[in-house]
Amino acid sequence: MTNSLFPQSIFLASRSPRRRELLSQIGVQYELIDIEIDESVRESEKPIDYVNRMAWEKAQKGWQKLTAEMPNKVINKALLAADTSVVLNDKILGKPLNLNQAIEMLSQLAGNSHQVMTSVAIINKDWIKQAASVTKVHFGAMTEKEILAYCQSGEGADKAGGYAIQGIAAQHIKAIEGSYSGVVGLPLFETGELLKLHFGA
Ligand SMILES: Cc1cn([C@H]2C[C@H](O)[C@@H](COP(=O)(O)OP(=O)(O)OP(=O)(O)O)O2)c(=O)[nH]c1=O
Repeated sequence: MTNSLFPQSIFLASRSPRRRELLSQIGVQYELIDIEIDESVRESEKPIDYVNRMAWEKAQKGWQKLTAEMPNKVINKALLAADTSVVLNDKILGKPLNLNQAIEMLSQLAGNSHQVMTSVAIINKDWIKQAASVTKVHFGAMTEKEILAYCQSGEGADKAGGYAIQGIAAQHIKAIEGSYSGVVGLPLFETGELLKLHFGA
């Protein structure tokens, strides 16, 4: 379904299949652009500053690539990028690199509350703007058996914090306060607001 508020396609600088699905959900047509950035956290950088910087850098890098490769095509276009971090007690939990890390992460999240921060940035020829969404996620208590079973499913392997609310992990999530789409990787309210600014809708 297309959204008449957003009549032209945008560029999406993301390898995340979740972000593609979420953008399609609100009827935005997109073309993909592949970029690579250094995702290391700076010393004493706050999690919210980190996600904002990452989304900003992804957007800028994507725009640089577009303008270098196809200068005529970008005139009236916008490019969107986003970044998601799972934050427990002010500490960023990245993507688990192996089963042990996944178990360690989920053991910290189980029976606890944490935040999911997602920043979305949109850039066009005139401006770059961004918005962040912070959602509190409450996990129910989990037995060792449940933690192992979940981690062995492999579902959380490429996800911040090692879980996917849109998947099996939902079984262990008691409540959230904030944006569901933000937890999955693209807060659709904030995204819509930024897209309206670009399209003058
Ligand atoms: C917490 C959580 C994260 N995630 C995903 C969203 C993001 O894809 C990923 C966080 O990693 P990101 O580094 O934000 O994104 P990415 O590397 O997957 O994609 P790209 O940078 O190319 O846009 O975790 C879920 O799918 N479900 C969840 O419940």
